[in-house]
Amino acid sequence: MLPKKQTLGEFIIENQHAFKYSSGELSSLLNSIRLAAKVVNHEVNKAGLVDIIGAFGDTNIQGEDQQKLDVYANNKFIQTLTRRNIVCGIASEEEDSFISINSIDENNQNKYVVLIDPLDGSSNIDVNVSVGTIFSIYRRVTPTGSPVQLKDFLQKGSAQVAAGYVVYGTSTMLVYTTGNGVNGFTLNPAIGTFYLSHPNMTFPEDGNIYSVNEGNYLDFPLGVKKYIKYCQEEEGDRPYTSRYIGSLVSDFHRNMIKGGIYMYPKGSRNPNGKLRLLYECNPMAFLAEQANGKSSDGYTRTMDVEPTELHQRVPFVCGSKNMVEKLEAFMQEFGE
Ligand SMILES: O=P(O)(O)OC[C@H]1O[C@](O)(COP(=O)(O)O)[C@@H](O)[C@@H]1O
Repeated sequence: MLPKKQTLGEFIIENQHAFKYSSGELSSLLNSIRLAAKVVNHEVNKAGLVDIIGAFGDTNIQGEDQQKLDVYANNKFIQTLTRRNIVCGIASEEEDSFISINSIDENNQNKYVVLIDPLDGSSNIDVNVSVGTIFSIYRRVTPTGSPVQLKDFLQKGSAQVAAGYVVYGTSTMLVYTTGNGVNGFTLNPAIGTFYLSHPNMTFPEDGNIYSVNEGNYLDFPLGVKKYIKYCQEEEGDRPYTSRYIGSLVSDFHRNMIKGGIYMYPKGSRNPNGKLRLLYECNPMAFLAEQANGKSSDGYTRTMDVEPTELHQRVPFVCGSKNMVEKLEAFMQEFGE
């Protein structure tokens, strides 16, 4: 007996009236991301059985060793979006520069550009720990029909029209927002359909989970060190619990459901932090704010940061509002 839950396809159509701009195009785009997610999910689930584990043997522009699954996921998302002729440009964490679809189809009249982190949590691929895909969608700022330009991608996070992630975990979920709240859909692998399982997801204002790679502790700004000590003190509802999966999507997802804070501060090894503003921080910040959470670099709202480069990194804090504000207060008081 099929569950009476709404499918993702139905939900996208039913809610397209709420989109700020024309709807059909964005609906088709979200549906294509849904399709690519299912294709990638299929490979992720049998990663140990097919030759898709381990290094690909190449490095990306960030100087990181690309994993085979990074490259596979990157190709699948780009192919799916390009073949369906629904975007005018794509930027990916795994691609040196952006892809202008007009260079492939000069009559391309599409209005949206997509930025993706095709496989987030790469260090967890080989050890069967949950990984994810992150996407962010903007309306282009240059004239429709002309080749996209860098400025179509270097937009502040506050200009996003949609953002989301796929988490390939104990179950596969697609979670997204178009600026009208956050909804989560679980894939029924038996029939390959996403169903609405988590409507109106919100961050509890407070939580008791903190997620940070404490291996870098000595490197952290003093404000962050003081906040981590605060989390560990025996007082009131503290100490909080330390949970760090090492996949942003999975740590974010858990913290959104249970209440918590994720931090990737800057440090001597990552003077600007590790996470990419355009592919990781802005989409997660949009989701966080739409789910009553908060996100910043410790001082400035993530979505107010002016992007200057395609692959720029920023310090990133995200999660339950009161926890992020507490950390920001420590940053104000103790600084770097
Ligand atoms: O291993 P570290 O330095 O703690 O970094 C882990 C963080 O880096 C990430 O893996 C991002 O990098 P990738 O997109 O290359 O996987 C996040 O998902 C995760 O939170």
